[in-house]
Amino acid sequence: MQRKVIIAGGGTGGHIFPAIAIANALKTQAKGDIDILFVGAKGKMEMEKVPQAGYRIEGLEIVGFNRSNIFKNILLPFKLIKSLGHANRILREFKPDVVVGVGGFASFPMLDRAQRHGIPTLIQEQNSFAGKANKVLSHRAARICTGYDGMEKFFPASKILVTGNPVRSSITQSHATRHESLVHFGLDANKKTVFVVGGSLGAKSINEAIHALLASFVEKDVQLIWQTGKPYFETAKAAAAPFSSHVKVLEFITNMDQAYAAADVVISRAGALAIAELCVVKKATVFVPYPFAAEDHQTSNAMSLVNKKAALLLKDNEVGAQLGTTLFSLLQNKALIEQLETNIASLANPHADQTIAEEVLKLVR
Ligand SMILES: CC(=O)N[C@H]1[C@@H](OP(=O)(O)OP(=O)(O)OC[C@H]2O[C@@H](n3ccc(=O)[nH]c3=O)[C@H](O)[C@@H]2O)O[C@H](CO)[C@@H](O)[C@@H]1O
Repeated sequence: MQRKVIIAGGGTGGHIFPAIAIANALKTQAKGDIDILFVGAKGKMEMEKVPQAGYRIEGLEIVGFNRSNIFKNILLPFKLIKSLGHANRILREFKPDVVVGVGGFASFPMLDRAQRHGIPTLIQEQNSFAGKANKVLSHRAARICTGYDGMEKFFPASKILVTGNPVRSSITQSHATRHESLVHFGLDANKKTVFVVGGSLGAKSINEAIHALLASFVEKDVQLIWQTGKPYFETAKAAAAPFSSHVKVLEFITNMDQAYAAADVVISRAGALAIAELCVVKKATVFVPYPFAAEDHQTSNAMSLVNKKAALLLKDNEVGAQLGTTLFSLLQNKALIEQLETNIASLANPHADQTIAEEVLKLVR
């Protein structure tokens, strides 16, 4: 009998790409005999990225709580009620055996309704600090697969399985070489290269710090692959034009495996998936956690590596003044790069997608 699974959530790449990794692993394990429906939030990134990965998606009309402008939350209760109704309709029509929540807007209404209808739910929590919605949902969830250990602080201990975060197979099974990837980006295969990535949406403070350092990259003969996110892309492109021999600017990178393969050193936000991927690809990294993520969870994510000497960290408010020194001295320090590479590699969980898929299939009655 064909199994039916809903995967709900999204909002940013850090929720969408683990969801796609789980879906792909489910398809492999069920040998194609599975029907998967994604549920996301209308207007968010998943409505584009999920169909690109070959899956169907339904969009709920749901928005997140706006922390910066409290008055923008007036419509929130109405949208929540509407999305709960929509979630009920999806359950009635699709009749899933299991509902998986990956966090982000659509996850809460979909899992809440599934739990009320007695449908088993599995939560995949990416961060080392649990969000409020997942804490509420955890009491009635059947299983909680976590990216980090120590999550008993937030969830019922008996339901937790520490799996690590599921990384897309295009990264875990990549054959991209450094040489071929540098050529792909139009760069010189003999020069040191830095990859800067500000998470799926880009990072303002990192972009501004890099912008100020552009001439230094040429001076030091170091190449740069600069992922800017949408808002900063045009500014960055114009600023980098005089340095185009050394600097490549991209708004969003689809083949992340090539960007990782090209890099000697990475500068990155500390989103949970960026971290999981950097462990798999074994890169010496300077993390700049986004300080306004809920409960400052990016700092907590990054510190779990820094404490194991597996990465360096710069605070967001230090990045403008210190990024240049930290980066260019790291590039000169071969021993430190090797130590960071060895230590970060030991934290990789390249089979998390398969382990989570097994857990999902166990819940099918
Ligand atoms: C601001 C904020 O609250 N961000 C959260 C969001 O981040 P965000 O979505 O930015 O973070 P992650 O770093 O976890 O994931 C980014 C994902 O997008 C992919 N990618 C990124 C850039 C690009 O050009 N191309 C590309 O494919 C990466 O390979 C990765 O798979 O979700 C994460 C997982 O819950 C959280 O840890 C982050 O704190």
